[in-house]
Amino acid sequence: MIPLGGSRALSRPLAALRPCLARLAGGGGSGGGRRGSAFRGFLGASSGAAAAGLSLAAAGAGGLPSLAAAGYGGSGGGGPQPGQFGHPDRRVTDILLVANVLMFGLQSLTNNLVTVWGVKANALIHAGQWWRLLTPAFLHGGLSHLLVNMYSLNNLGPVVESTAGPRRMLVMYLVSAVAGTVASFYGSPNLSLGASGAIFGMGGAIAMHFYLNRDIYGSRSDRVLGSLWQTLLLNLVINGANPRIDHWGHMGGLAGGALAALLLGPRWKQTTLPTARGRWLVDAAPVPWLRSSPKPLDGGRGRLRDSPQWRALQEHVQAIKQTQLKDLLQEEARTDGLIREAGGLYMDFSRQNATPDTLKLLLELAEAADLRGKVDALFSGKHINSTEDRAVLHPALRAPRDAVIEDAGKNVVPEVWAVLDKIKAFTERVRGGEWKGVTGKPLTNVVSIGIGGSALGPLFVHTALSTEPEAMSQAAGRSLVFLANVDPVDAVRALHGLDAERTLVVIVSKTFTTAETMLNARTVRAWLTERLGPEAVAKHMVAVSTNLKAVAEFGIDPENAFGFWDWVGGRFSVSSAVGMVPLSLHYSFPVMERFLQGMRAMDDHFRSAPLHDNLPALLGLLNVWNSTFLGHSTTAILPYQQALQHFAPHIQQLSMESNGKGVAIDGTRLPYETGEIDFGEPGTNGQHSFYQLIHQGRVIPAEFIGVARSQQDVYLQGEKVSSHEELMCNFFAQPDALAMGKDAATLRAEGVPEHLVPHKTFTGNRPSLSILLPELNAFTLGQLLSLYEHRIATSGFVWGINSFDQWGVELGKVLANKVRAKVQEARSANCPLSAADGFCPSTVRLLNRFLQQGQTQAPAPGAGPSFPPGLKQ
Ligand SMILES: O=P(O)(O)OC[C@H]1O[C@H](O)[C@H](O)[C@@H](O)[C@@H]1O
Repeated sequence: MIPLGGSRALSRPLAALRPCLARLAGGGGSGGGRRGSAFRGFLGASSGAAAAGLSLAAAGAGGLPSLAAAGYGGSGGGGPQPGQFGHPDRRVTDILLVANVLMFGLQSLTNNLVTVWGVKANALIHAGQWWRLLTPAFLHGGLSHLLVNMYSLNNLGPVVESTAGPRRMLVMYLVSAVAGTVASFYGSPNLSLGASGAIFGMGGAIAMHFYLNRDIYGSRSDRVLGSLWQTLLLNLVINGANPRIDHWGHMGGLAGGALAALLLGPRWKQTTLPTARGRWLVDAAPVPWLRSSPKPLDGGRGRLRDSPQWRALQEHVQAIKQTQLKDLLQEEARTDGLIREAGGLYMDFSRQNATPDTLKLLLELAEAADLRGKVDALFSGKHINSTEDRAVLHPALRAPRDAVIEDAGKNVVPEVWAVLDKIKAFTERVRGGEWKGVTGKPLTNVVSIGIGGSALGPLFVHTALSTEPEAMSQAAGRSLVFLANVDPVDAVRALHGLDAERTLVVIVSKTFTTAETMLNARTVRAWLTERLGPEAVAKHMVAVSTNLKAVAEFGIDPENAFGFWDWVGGRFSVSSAVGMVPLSLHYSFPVMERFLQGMRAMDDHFRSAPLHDNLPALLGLLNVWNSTFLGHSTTAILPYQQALQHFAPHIQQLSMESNGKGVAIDGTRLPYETGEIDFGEPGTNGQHSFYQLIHQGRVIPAEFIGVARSQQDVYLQGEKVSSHEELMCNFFAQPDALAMGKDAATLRAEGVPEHLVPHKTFTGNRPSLSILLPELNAFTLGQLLSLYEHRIATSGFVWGINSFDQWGVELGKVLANKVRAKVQEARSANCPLSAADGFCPSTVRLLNRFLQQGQTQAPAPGAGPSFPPGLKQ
């Protein structure tokens, strides 16, 4: 709002108004009384319209995400865009824009009679002309005044409309308009007019909405509120001292809009409904009059598929299908646009079936799926593992000592470091020979018992560092083996030839109930005690678990146990005591601390780098692109580095257990496939095995991982290149072979016989990406692992699934319990199973055949364990 005056066009009608005002104010002529003089003072002032308008362009148009974009409202997930005049989701805004413009036309046509009739004039309001509390909001003092206000309304109106709905938005707008005039009425004697009080009200309503619903929006709320504060401050700085602006009107409007939003809502609460599946958002606004109906809380999954961003990518698939990598790869600018680097990791995804447009569309999809908000929710300890009501805080495992990361209001970092300090002290005592076995010998062999997440990650890291010079020297004279499978053959493999007197056993199990791990733990305990007596447990067995009670029940002193927390998923637990205890025993704590630092560096990058340059986010988005849009269900992980031999099996669990889901996070069935089938082998071994299929059979996006400097290199006299260079030549050749292919014409030109041409043709156009590390050491290994952890989380966030639970592994376990009971029953009764045992005919036959052919005998009561020959030495 601006005080009225200055405008020459208005001076005549205003002059006509003056005596009337003066009379009502109790003054005489043109100057009596406070209001009369103030009025006179403003007649000479300029309208100042341009300065008075509220410009929230950054926050309103680009910066403010709409609820629709978050999947909570509007149509189709994209939300009305401020520029889209005529869009059905911003009808009220458009009506208000038109109304203001029409009123301005009327002001001009009537030579400002309309202005005189409607302007805020305190004396006339006192005299009973109450319409003047509303009408000033539809009048303007000049064209620039109108334009600035309409620009602001065009930015903010659609945001309020998409979050609150059209009717509520209209009410809020009118309430703000009146609140602005009322404040001006009490605070300022001047005549004033303009829509900016109402528009400030829109800002207040947005701020209140995002403040009240910050649980739902997460960090998005903080961004919106921050943006609004900035705009408001900017406005105060620019216009604060400007006497031609009706600050009372602005502040009144702001407060009116905020109050209206507080009372009218929407105020979303998460809940379940008796009549529907999944979780819902219910509007609990204090004034029920305009409440919204409940909305499914799915973060936009189902609707994400119907969103313009999703549709744009679907349409884009057709465009991409017209392209060939052999052509695309000739484009220098495209190549530049599809290469990124962070922390020394170089990532080239120019061999994806993608263009910079694909990238742009994928980033828009990420925005629509609120990827940034979900990443922030992960790092800030929100319980995003909703089916288990747990935070997902594995980044806290490698956070610096002074970081603050909270779960349920409690900083978890001190606990993390308490355990790390304990690991450091313990592993140094063992490695230094201070902690001895029961026979007084130092413990130089470690057996780590665990399965799944409690084995695969540590095994991968162990192998990766076993040839790295520093780690290798730290591990001199020591051994580390992993025992995962309940297959007794695995126990023999792990224990055969080990000297029990020098062996330390680490039982690693998050739950300490996993059947395989616990049987292996009992087996190894029997193996130890048989050789060293029952007192061996105290000196030769330690545990890593979240279940310290079960650890104590097993017979391990809790002092010798290393805890972690339910906010660490098993497959994300390498950087907890799960990996840190066995690996620090083997490689020393300082080496493993560098591994944690590498992970932290990539965590920081993931959290802070813009998505456009964010390596894990880009990898995750490309997975979604390949798997969901292009329909490639498999990913090949191909490290050209033997030390990464166990990388693919670890990623297999990390990815497939996380993202192999059939329902969205709210339990609704997904309308698209998620997850990917991961497999891989180090190059060049894989080339002589399954590469045939990826070159000429199915299309399988491949991820090549290479290392510039080898951990160990050999360069023989007379060889053209070193052995590592030989390896890396293949790393560079294979992606081009997949992308470029070889056509029939080339083959014929080479003189290939016609009947072999089809067999020797390579179609090409097969996607891959290449990651190049400077070298493979503890730090870069940490970076690589964190890159993949976050890439997998990114895909899951975009797919809208819970990547952090694993209900799919339960059914088989339950059935195995039943089989176990029946096998025992049948063996002790010496009687075959039948249909009455509750199995299908196929299983009955299989089990009976197994019982008949198997030679297992239960040990006699009181007899020792029945160890196979492999465990007898
Ligand atoms: O660490 P534990 O509790 O023994 O669990 C070991 C593994 O078993 C489960 O079945 C899960 O599928 C894995 O995610 C987990 O890592």
